[in-house]
Amino acid sequence: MSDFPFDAIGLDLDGTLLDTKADLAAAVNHALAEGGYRQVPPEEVEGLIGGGAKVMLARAIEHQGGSLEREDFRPLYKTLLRYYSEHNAVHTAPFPGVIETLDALAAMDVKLAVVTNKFESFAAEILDQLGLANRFVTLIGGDSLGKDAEGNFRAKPAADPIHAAIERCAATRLAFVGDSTYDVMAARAAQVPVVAAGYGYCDRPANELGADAVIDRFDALIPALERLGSS
Ligand SMILES: O=C(O)COP(=O)(O)O
Ligand SMILES: [Mg+2]
Repeated sequence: MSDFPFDAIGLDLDGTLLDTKADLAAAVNHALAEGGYRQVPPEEVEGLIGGGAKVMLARAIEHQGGSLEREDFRPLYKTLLRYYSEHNAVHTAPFPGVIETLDALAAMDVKLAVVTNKFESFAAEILDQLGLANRFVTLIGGDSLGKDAEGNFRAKPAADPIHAAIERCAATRLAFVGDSTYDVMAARAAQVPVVAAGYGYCDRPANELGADAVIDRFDALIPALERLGSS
């Protein structure tokens, strides 16, 4: 029996497990071009990721003072989704240290759950294309749990997807790792320890996200969780 302090880990996808920035940038720029908007360089797209594709496009348009009228926005959003569905694993790859660390966690019988704000179908397809899908007990996407009474997806920053991960992993002690404010808020709302992926697409400096620990490479995750579990 391993003395690792957690029996399950919830993992964010974009900016934590996978470097998806280049493919997301291509998709958002494809939609921006159709709407006559300025292209956004990949370094800037980083700051738009974390709330799902719709939020990413809305932020890109807002940053250039564009209109968010529903009738203008909708076709561009559809263009983005169509483009991304066809080009979602062109440049996308795991961050350094991800495969080795997932192997080490699996060897300790730690259950792994992906909790992303991406649509479940996109996330599933990317994991499948990269040969990673079978490493996870479950995948909870931004649309997996349906909508709340106000019509918002039950996605991060809400606690719901973390609660679902705990349930689906039958976890007694789950920790979460993610790269954005939404990840930390969701983990806090679900009252689970949270590690910030400082190498990811953090929407503010990683040490200001409010996480319990910050890692600058994914392979620092296991020692960080060991320290957290013993504190
Ligand atoms: O695609 C996004 O904006 C968010 O995805 P993530 O929750 O996996 O970071
Ligand atoms: Mg992320």
